[in-house]
Amino acid sequence: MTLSDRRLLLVHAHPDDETIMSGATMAKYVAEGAQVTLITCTLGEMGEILVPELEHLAADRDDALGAHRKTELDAAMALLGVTDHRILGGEGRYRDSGMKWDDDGNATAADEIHENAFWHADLLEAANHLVPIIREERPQVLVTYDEFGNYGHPDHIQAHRVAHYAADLAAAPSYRRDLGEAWDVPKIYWTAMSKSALRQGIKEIREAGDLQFMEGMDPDNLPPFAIDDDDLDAAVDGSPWVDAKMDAMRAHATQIAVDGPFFALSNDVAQRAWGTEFYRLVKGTPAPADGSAFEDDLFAGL
Ligand SMILES: CC(=O)N[C@H]1[C@@H](O[C@@H]2[C@H](O)[C@H](O)[C@@H](O)[C@H](O)[C@H]2O)O[C@H](CO)[C@@H](O)[C@@H]1O
Ligand SMILES: [Zn+2]
Repeated sequence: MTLSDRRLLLVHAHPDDETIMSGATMAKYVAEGAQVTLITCTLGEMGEILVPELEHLAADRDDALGAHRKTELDAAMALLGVTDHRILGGEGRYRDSGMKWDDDGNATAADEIHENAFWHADLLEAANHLVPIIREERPQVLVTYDEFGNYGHPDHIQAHRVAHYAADLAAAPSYRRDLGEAWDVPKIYWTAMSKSALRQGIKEIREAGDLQFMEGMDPDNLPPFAIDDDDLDAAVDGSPWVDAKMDAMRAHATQIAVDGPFFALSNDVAQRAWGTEFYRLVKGTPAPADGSAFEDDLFAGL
């Protein structure tokens, strides 16, 4: 397979997730000539807003944050070189479901959820928006979240379910022939935050001193999205594109604040942004790089 034959499909929940979890990966593969397609399931209408002069856009005021975050997504993708990015079912089809934090520090469903929220989506209907894209683009690699949505956000969990359901349906030759010729995605990965990288980031945050954010997480009590290295399968070194990733994070200005190599969401918890991004292989045959426990390329072995 030549570099330009490679086709990567990513399914994310809100504008900004793609950059946080896979920004350098996307920039790397675009730069190497691969076709990169991003599907974002909602417009992030329920997000908090870090930019004071944009607070009027909030859901409980003008309810215009979704349209604004689409412009942030457009800007971020331009900075990463991603030209094919689509909203699942079209803009406004599935609304950001909102969230709240539970007592264990996990995101969970909000008490009140809009009737058009992605969390209430019919899985088959939502998957049928993705099946023709999979059959049309015929990606060798699909990236989405784990079964917990990485940290429990209902839209992330739903994106995981829709992505896997659609991949299964797209592979069935007799399923909905009107949605295109069947395509069985050879490799599927879940995005992952490396526990060791998170710990190294906290060390650097503490050494950096007076950041504009709170100090980072507790290295001895990391959140559930920190994955043991033994459970990681791929480490994609996107270091040459980390500056583009940081610029793309800045483009998501209502959601992400950036200070040097560090960033924070509206919870003000500092995190180190890395050029190397980690993944768990959940379908396909692992092909670790020579002498490494990790694949260094999501298309390895194909
Ligand atoms: C990264 C991500 O998935 N962001 C979501 C998330 O935003 C978080 C939420 O507002 C939470 O209350 C804050 O403490 C946290 O800092 C935010 O990252 O949920 C939003 C609402 O569903 C969503 O719009 C945003 O993209
Ligand atoms: Zn999200």
